[in-house]
Amino acid sequence: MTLKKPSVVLIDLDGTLVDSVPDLAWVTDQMLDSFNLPPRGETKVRKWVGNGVKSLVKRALTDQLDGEPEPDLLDKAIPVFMSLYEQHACVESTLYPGVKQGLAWLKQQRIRLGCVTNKDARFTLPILDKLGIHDDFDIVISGDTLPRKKPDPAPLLHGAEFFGVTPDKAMMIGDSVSDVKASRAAGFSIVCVSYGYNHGADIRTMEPDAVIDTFAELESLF
Ligand SMILES: O=C(O)COP(=O)(O)O
Ligand SMILES: [Mg+2]
Repeated sequence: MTLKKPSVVLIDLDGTLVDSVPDLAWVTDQMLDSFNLPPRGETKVRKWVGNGVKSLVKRALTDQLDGEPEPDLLDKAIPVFMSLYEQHACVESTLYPGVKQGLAWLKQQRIRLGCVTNKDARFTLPILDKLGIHDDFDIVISGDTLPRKKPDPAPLLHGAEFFGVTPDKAMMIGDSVSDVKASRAAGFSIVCVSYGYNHGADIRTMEPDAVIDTFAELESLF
């Protein structure tokens, strides 16, 4: 399948650029342990990532995707998670295979790049730095940059405005239903990676414009 070449590409972080689950699962289980709750492990955490820290902590405390913990417990657990994750945001996290190559190719095509994640800036920036890809992005829009996160289109529209392009010239690359919904609502095209998190469901069911198995495949898309 070929797509119209965009002027701007905004790229999701967790499950798209970075396999962040090993660190998120470690932090989640340490946080649970401090409240005498049992560990949930990587397989469950992999299904719970993608809607920001508050959602992940709620899911971990209740052991359910749409669980609502006691408000008091949640209020105590969030700062514990934050402080653990601040110290342990990028110990085992890695770039997915092909990411470096794909970013280099996009830049060679003179496409401007931004990163759009639901992760708070205090975690996003050190991870991008440590993995050596911060300088590839002209703008980083984190989960707390604006009042609303993905699936709201606001972060994507903010990115398009920053680059001075209309949404029809912009593309998002992501891994989850939130990325597809935000892109559709913003009028961006959307390419998804097949290997990401997406709460354990196949992203093809959301009918993105294209699905790639690695960033190296971007070269054959447009
Ligand atoms: O859930 C998060 O904290 C971030 O997830 P995202 O990078 O896939 O938007
Ligand atoms: Mg993601």
